[in-house]
Amino acid sequence: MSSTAFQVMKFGGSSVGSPRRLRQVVELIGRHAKQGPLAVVVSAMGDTTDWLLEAAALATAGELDTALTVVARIAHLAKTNAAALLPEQSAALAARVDTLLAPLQQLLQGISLTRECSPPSKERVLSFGERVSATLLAELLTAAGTPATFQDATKLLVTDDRFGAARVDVARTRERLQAAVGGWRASVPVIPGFIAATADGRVTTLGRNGSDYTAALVAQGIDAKEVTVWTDVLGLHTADPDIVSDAYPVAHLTHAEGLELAAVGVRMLHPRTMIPLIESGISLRIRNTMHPDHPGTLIDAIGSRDGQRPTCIATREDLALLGIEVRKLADQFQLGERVLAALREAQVTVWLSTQSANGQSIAVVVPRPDVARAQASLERELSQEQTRNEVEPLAIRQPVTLLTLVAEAMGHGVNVAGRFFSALGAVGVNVRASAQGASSRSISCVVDAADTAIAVRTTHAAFNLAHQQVSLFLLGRGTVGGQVLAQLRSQQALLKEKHGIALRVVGLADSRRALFDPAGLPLDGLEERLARVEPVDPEKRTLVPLLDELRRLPVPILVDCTAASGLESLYTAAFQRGIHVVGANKKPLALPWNDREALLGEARRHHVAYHYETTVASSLPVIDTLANLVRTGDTVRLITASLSGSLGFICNELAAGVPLSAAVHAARERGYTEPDPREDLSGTDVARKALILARELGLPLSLSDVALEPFVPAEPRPDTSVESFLQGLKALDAAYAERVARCRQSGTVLRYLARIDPSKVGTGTPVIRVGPVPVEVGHAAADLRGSESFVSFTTTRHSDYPLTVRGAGAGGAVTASGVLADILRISQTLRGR
Ligand SMILES: NC(=O)C1=CN([C@@H]2O[C@H](COP(=O)(O)OP(=O)(O)OC[C@H]3O[C@@H](n4cnc5c(N)ncnc54)[C@H](O)[C@@H]3O)[C@@H](O)[C@H]2O)C=CC1
Ligand SMILES: N[C@@H](CC=O)C(=O)O
Repeated sequence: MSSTAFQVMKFGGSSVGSPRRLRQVVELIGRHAKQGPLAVVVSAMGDTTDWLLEAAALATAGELDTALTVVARIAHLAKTNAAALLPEQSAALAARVDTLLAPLQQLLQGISLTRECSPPSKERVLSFGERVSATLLAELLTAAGTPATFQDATKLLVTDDRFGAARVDVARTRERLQAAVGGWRASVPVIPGFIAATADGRVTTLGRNGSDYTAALVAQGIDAKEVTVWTDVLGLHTADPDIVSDAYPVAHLTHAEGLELAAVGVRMLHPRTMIPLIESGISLRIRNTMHPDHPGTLIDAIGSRDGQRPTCIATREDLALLGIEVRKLADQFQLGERVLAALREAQVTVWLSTQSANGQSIAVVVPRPDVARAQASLERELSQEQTRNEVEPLAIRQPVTLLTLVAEAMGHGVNVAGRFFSALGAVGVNVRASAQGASSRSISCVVDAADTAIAVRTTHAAFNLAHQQVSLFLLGRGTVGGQVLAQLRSQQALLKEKHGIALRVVGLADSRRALFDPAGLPLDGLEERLARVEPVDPEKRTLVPLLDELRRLPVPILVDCTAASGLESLYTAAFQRGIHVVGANKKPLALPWNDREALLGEARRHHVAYHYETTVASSLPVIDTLANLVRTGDTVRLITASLSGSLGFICNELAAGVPLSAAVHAARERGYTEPDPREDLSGTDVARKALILARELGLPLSLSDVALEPFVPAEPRPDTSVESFLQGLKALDAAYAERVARCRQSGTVLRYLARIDPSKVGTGTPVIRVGPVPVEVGHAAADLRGSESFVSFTTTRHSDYPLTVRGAGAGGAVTASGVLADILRISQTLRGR
């Protein structure tokens, strides 16, 4: 192609709809016109076409005055836009607009008199929008130093006279364009899009995406090298960005991919536009007027050479799925041919048809507004068979969505269909029908309309994202939950970049409020946002409907950072929905043995994970270590442990001379205690932890089996508030100071320890004991610092030197890191699968 071949640039209504955008367009055209010959196609400004339709309808209803106010609105927009760019010529521009619109007013008067708007009249009404915008743009360009001339599209593009659905006479259009193009090099031609005319000059329009089609026809007619469609997005995206926040612009596509995408519903492209370009080998670019330096999307004969090229996901919505099945032998029936012929005859568009292998049944997807017509035509066609009871009643499912994946040579990849359907299946989307074209370029399926967003997001993630998405519903925003959010904020980007895991918080709840957004909640200010939610009575609320939403998201995980009782029923509901659970909450694991077994059994039955590493000694790897000992066949003979970070800290503070009440206060301040510190002081929290460990050994014990001596007699009581209990602690300060002094004198340190001795099973002696113990120097617990915990496993293999785990055993930050580790464990396991 010659180096002086034309470029064709098309600007849509939004690009010329405001002074700011119009100015950008004028600058952009001026810059490109300097680089080589350029032809411009322009749509009507903003919503002008809709307003013209409104004016026509009003005139037809005899409401001429109101119709003329609509014309005045159109005139005002055009005048304001033009005057903003060329204020010194505003009067002349306004007069120009009035002159251009005067015939429209006459036309509307005529329509109003006859109360009839014939198709040719309607086409004429509609043509005024583009006429005005093209005329003004040519004048603005010229005034800005880029000589430009309005070119009348009705003299260039020739169509037949099917008003409303005119077909272009490509050969005659080309003849006229070839004759005209010679004069276009000195002055940029500005051509109204969307409009054309019959050979004898009656105005016609080109329908939806008409201006893009004009640009393609002009490009073909003048042998242009490229068409650029300027719009307000950065190019054609991998999916609708309104649905998929991770969707991104595709750099390069083949013509065939573009055509396929146009055919399956991508609004930016239309098959009519693609065909002239494909026939003439002209490339198409989609670019953003507001980011003129961004390359956008290029669609040409070559396409991307990248083997890892993205896959585009397109949807066509508001459809119905019709299913027809015969009870006769298929070869006597020719069901498919007859159904498709009947629908063609009834002028019903069939977006997808798929027949069973034996031809016994066919499913077709048609626009929902056409269902009644389709049904009538099929019933007519099959009436005799219906009378003979040879056909099942027509099955109609609506509304449905056609979801299509498009990528060049997709069929050459292994397991594309498998990945497609298993991604949908994993989030519970039911595929109602499917088809893979012979082109191997696309695969389509039909899903219920309600499943559209989840289906698009899921397939987009399965095919386009290098990272795995994980959807978190976090319960609790206190010491631990708050730190989980903080750590997500700081780690999210790194986890995605370095480890390919995108952790998204889709839900956050506290005891009285909940927020949920399947698209993900922005983490900044999330707690404040939750605090603004209207609180509800905890007794009356249920989070189960949110689990129904969660289950439909990639890798759904319920994260329990509460100390609430009774959440086992929510866990069960989660497991039943295929949702994994990560819990820092010990209470569901301290239920009576049979209930705990039932809970874990439910998780196993539904093949989901339940991780709770932080329930014992925060993020220390205690449960995992124990599980590995058991799994590998070792026998645990004894577990001794200091399991309470808060009691460990309090003992250290007491030893340093701090009064008990102040030590408890400090432990609470540092986030070591339970929400109700009496749970720690009474030893109940340690008893729960010891029970969790004993049960990991398979011991069917319950909390009542634990021999418990409290650190402070302090059972939580509903009639005493935490605050008044803490106040009352002062009365114990002296006694505890004395107790610690006695220990010091005897060379011991006070600790609160747990001991699990499986050899005691069946002996009548408690297997689990928890209580305060003065330990001698040299004991593993003697030199614990701050909130440190330790757990020591004496086993058959670790008999001389027990396997010991030691480190910080409480605190929001360490616990949150353990919660995150459990979450990552789930996502990594699933990834490797
Ligand atoms: N703080 C620590 O060092 C450690 C705490 N844990 C466990 O983590 C859990 C949370 O502890 P903290 O964060 O310290 O407690 P916290 O009192 O600071 O926070 C609890 C949060 O749970 C919310 N909540 C209560 N009931 C709820 C419900 N039914 N649904 C949704 N949210 C509810 C509360 O509104 C609050 O936001 C407890 O089970 C605790 O045993 C585990 C290891 C260490
Ligand atoms: N309150 C606990 C922390 C959570 O398990 C402790 O003090 O160890």
